[in-house]
Amino acid sequence: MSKLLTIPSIRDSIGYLVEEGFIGAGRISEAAEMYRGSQERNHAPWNVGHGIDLPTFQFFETNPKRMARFFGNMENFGSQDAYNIRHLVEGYDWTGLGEATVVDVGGNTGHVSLALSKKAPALNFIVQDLENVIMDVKERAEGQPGYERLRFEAHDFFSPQPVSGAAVYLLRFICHDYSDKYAAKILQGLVPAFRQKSRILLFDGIMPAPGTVNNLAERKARIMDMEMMITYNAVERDLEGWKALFAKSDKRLKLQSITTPRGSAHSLMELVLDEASDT
Ligand SMILES: C[S@@+](CC[C@H](N)C(=O)[O-])C[C@H]1O[C@@H](n2cnc3c(N)ncnc32)[C@H](O)[C@@H]1O
Repeated sequence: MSKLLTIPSIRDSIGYLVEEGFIGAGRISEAAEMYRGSQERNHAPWNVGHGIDLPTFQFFETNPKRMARFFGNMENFGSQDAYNIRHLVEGYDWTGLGEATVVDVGGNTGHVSLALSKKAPALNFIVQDLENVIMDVKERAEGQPGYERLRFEAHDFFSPQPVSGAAVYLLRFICHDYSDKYAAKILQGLVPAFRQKSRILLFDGIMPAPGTVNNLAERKARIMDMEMMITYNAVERDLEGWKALFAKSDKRLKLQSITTPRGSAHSLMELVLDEASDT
């Protein structure tokens, strides 16, 4: 164990789990009583445990060390096969998009876009994230090989999408961090930017019905669900939950396809705008 702790991303994961998650985990009942039925981002057990009134990500933005630890945790997560980005790279016909733009919404360091750009050299990528994240990432990416086709842009995904007409608005590991109220805001911000052939690609977990997958996969999915509830007052959705979110966001959003790459904890959900259903 002490050897593992010398690996920075593992140290970050353990620190994140113990010092962020565990402190909220002991306050679940209290939060449920205080904020019964609330969808607010700052009504999580994490807020009660830490005595912090800001939503978790907003707090991390003011605290670079804890933000960096969260990112290290994400990096460690990605090293598990079920969360490896190869599932996304290989799970969609990226080259079939031709010369087009992909907007990586909440794209963090751009690591997903970077992997996709190697697979589909004709695509251009715009990686959006919070201002502080983008400032830091830009500095580190400058001059690094492979980053030429990535443009970094500060954008708050709760406001309208500034890039219109992209072929793909990609959201990997984003909507599960939010209750329906806020996840719908994110999707609603994207729809006005749609042009012909635009689509949203969500890469997120679809909660399996109890007993329908092997024990390990089920345990992982339910732990993730608990983590979303404790730290973000959010939820892992089953298919019905996702469909309800899409309908709440915009009646014209049509779930065109769902793909679950073999061995992946995430599924790819492709959403297009069905103008015919504008009621
Ligand atoms: C769970 S991480 C996912 C990162 C990336 N998509 C991936 O798959 O590795 C969530 C990301 O959303 C970003 N984020 C949080 N709130 C945001 C906001 N309001 N606008 C834009 N990005 C935000 C975080 O900084 C973080 O990079």
